[in-house]
Amino acid sequence: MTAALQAQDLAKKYGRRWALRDCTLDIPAGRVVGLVGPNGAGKSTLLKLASGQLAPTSGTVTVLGGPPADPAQLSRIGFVAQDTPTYAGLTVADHLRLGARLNPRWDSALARERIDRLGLDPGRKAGRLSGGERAQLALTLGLAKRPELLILDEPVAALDPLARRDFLRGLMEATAEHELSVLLSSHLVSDLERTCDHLIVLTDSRVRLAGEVDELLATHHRLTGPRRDPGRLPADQHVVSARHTDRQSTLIVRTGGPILDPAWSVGRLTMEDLVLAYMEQAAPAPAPVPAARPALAVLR
Ligand SMILES: Nc1ncnc2c1ncn2[C@@H]1O[C@H](COP(=O)(O)OP(=O)(O)OP(=O)(O)O)[C@@H](O)[C@H]1O
Repeated sequence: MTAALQAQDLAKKYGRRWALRDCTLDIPAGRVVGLVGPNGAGKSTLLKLASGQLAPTSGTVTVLGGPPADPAQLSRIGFVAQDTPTYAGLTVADHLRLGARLNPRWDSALARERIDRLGLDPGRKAGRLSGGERAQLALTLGLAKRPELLILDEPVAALDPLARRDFLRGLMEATAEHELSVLLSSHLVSDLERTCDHLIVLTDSRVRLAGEVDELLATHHRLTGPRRDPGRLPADQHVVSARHTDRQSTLIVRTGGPILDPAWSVGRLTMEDLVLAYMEQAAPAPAPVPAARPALAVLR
């Protein structure tokens, strides 16, 4: 099966600053991929490279087996930009007509059916819609284009929890109904937790973690036990993060094998735990604790 997205040493520089570097990814088709990372991590840059809106500084990216900027590819890729932009002066119906005019694979029935189901008045101007309704209109335009890959850049960031849930539910239904790969960025791990089966964590312009969610959750563990030097763990246990008190260590480790040491109590991670562990790993180390107060030291 053709991959939805493949990147090899992909990098983008703005002036002297790298927005993305060393990005190597292989995402199978048919997945809902969550791209998560803090502000300025490089998420939009990656999504723009994947949708052919930016050219790489170095490295390569292919989407659905070809270069994303290729005109033949563009009709296969849908892009819903940050702030889900629409034309304020055009009505909902105008947007659908425009979509039909601009997109060779436009699915009018799908667009009309979604607008009906959402209860959006076709005669209403987009500028008069609520943020949630506008986001749903933008999603409808993205879906009716009948892309094979739909890319959404923080589409729910401005929405309240109910509107977010409705938007993501609509996206999930559409993914189940049509053969669609989705690449979705968000700050909100809780949204991705409900939506995604593949995860990419991007911080400080680099990919820190990428893979199938089930596999990532099965191979990461929280170990809690008597204080221990993480450097003395078995070689196949890669320490992602470590916290220590005087007596106790709490480690997040990645390993394909079982944890056999009976001194550890082994806990499962949520997607949020996993994302935070990798984000924390990339964050600057906290200021050292003064030597006079070792009992309060929390080492990372
Ligand atoms: N057009 C541009 N010119 C110069 N620098 C840019 C440009 N676009 C982005 N950057 C810089 O590149 C880095 C990555 O930005 P990017 O927008 O990809 O991050 P992001 O993860 O999407 O952030 P956010 O969550 O805030 O939207 C940032 O340091 C940003 O300031």
